[in-house]
Amino acid sequence: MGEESSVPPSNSWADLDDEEDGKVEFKGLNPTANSFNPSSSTNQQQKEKDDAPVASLLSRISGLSTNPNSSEQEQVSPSSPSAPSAPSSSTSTRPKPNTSNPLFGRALAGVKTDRPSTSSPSPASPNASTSTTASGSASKAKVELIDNKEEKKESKMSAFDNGWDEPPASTNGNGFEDKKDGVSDANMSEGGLISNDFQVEVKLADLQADPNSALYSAKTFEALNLHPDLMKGIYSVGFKKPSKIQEVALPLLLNNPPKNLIGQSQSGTGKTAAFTLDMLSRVDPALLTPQAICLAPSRELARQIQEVVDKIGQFTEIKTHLAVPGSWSRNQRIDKHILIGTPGTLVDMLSRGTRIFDPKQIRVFVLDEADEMIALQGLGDQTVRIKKMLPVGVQNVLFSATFPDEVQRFAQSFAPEANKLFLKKEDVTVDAIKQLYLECDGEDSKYDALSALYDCLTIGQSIVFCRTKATADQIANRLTSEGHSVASLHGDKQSGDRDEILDGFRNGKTKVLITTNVVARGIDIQQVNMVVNYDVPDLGREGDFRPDIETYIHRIGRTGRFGRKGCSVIFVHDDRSRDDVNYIMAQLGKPMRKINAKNEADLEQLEKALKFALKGPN
Ligand SMILES: Nc1ncnc2c1ncn2[C@@H]1O[C@H](COP(=O)(O)OP(=O)(O)OP(=O)(O)O)[C@@H](O)[C@H]1O
Repeated sequence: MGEESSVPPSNSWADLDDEEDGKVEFKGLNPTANSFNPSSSTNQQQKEKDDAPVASLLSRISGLSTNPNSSEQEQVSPSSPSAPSAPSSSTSTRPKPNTSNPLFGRALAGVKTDRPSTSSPSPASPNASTSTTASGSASKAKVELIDNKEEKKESKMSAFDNGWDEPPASTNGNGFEDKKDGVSDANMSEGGLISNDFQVEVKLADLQADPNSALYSAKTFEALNLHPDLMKGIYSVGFKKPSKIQEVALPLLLNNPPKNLIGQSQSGTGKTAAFTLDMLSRVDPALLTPQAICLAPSRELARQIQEVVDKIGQFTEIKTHLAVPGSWSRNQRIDKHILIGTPGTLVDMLSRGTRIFDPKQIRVFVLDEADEMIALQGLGDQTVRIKKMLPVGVQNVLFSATFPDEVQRFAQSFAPEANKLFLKKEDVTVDAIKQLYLECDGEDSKYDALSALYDCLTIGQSIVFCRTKATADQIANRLTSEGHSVASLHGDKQSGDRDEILDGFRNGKTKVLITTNVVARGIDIQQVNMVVNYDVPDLGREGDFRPDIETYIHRIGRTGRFGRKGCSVIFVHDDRSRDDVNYIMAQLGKPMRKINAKNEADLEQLEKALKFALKGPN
């Protein structure tokens, strides 16, 4: 405690490199990383088409809804959580969410309907607190819940030309607003993308430190004093300036002595590059052994992270090893600097003592999708086992777009005395992702609706999320037998096939991916402009099948990446799923617009919206 305020974010190679005979001696990407001394740390006592003819769409989708009232809805105030539902006609065996549960009520009470606009960082309150908000303007959240009583109301899709039910804010024709909700041109990032319009609450571990200090914000990559070879890497991937989370997280991550960090930022805002630059700055290339471990919940995400680290580090001597099933032969010694993988494989490696690598050499331990990686059920046990084998002074770095309250608490004991960057609840989802729900008459008509939407799905690229592997396969097989081109991906596929399927989708060979939660998190494919929640994500038996808000946020976050627009559609087919969608809306404080599959105007708007999204920033 106390050291950050007096230690400037020295960082790196500039101070370290000794130029001798015109030669730069490469000792490591961060000076103090080389003098790493685990026992010196005080913070470690404890221990992620084109024009699709709407007419044909309509003809294929017609007959979808047999409910005479299905195109209608009633507006219910979010402050009426217990708005009466019609008696459930659902045949689902899942228990209904308990809307009288205090959690439900609390969430609704927490929904903000009006937030003050703050287009610049809030001023420091001298000596008062080390918690502050880093920039962003507020958006208004108005939630119209779906009413199972189905009282009549006109369809709400608008006739604005961009399909987003909002007047185009700019006349520049690029599909991105110049000004909206107080966001000024100054907030536009280069290339015309919408800037990250959200607030990050910064809580520094050092209670005396001033989070508004310039030391804790880097408006340029140059200001970070990164090694020139890393700067070359950053430029080569086309990054011009740090994103909001990078701006705030990087100075904290690179500061010395290393401090733990728990960082939350919306999907698609650049968390990967933040921890990548930290790892690349802290390993010593001369030491041929793993010095940083990055864990992710899926092989697909681990592969993607490895690609990012390799690209940004391409001008350095630093090498990476992918630690996922099939990428390592037993007893093979690892002499690469950074290990990126899934927990099972890491546990396997570490269970062989120091024969594979010496865990005591690890300086940085990164958990991407950290809330999932430390969750009590699932991967948490393995992650904790790995952490216990690492040296006391390791820098723990936890990133995710979501940190539910209970996981936040555990995260703080996992990464003690961490600097923390948290989002306000209403800022967790990306505003540029338009959230819709589609009324279907029953479980069976969901497939008909999806099939009818196929042309829309292929305007750009789409991911369809299902609850089970079996559903994903069934849908994919049916669509394929009807002549549509889709791929399915889930955990029962062979590793090699999984890699091939995702690569095919990534390079645009496949336009529609039918999948499970295996790619719900982290996967970054910028062309994805539509996400379909064929099934409402739920918490499974252990969670009483309640809607899984975090998974919903991550699923829809596969679109609308880094300022792009996107669209998500969730299928609603019975009272239960209507309740679930109401719950999601209430929790997120964000409205979802209804699409009536039988309403031509709605479908036209959806199509327009998707085409508009596809135009991208240009
Ligand atoms: N500073 C930057 N300038 C331009 N593009 C960037 C910058 N930082 C990241 N990106 C791009 O933004 C996209 C999203 O980044 P990334 O995958 O790291 O998001 P994320 O925050 O980890 O999302 P998720 O929560 O879904 O995992 C990537 O395509 C990445 O290349």
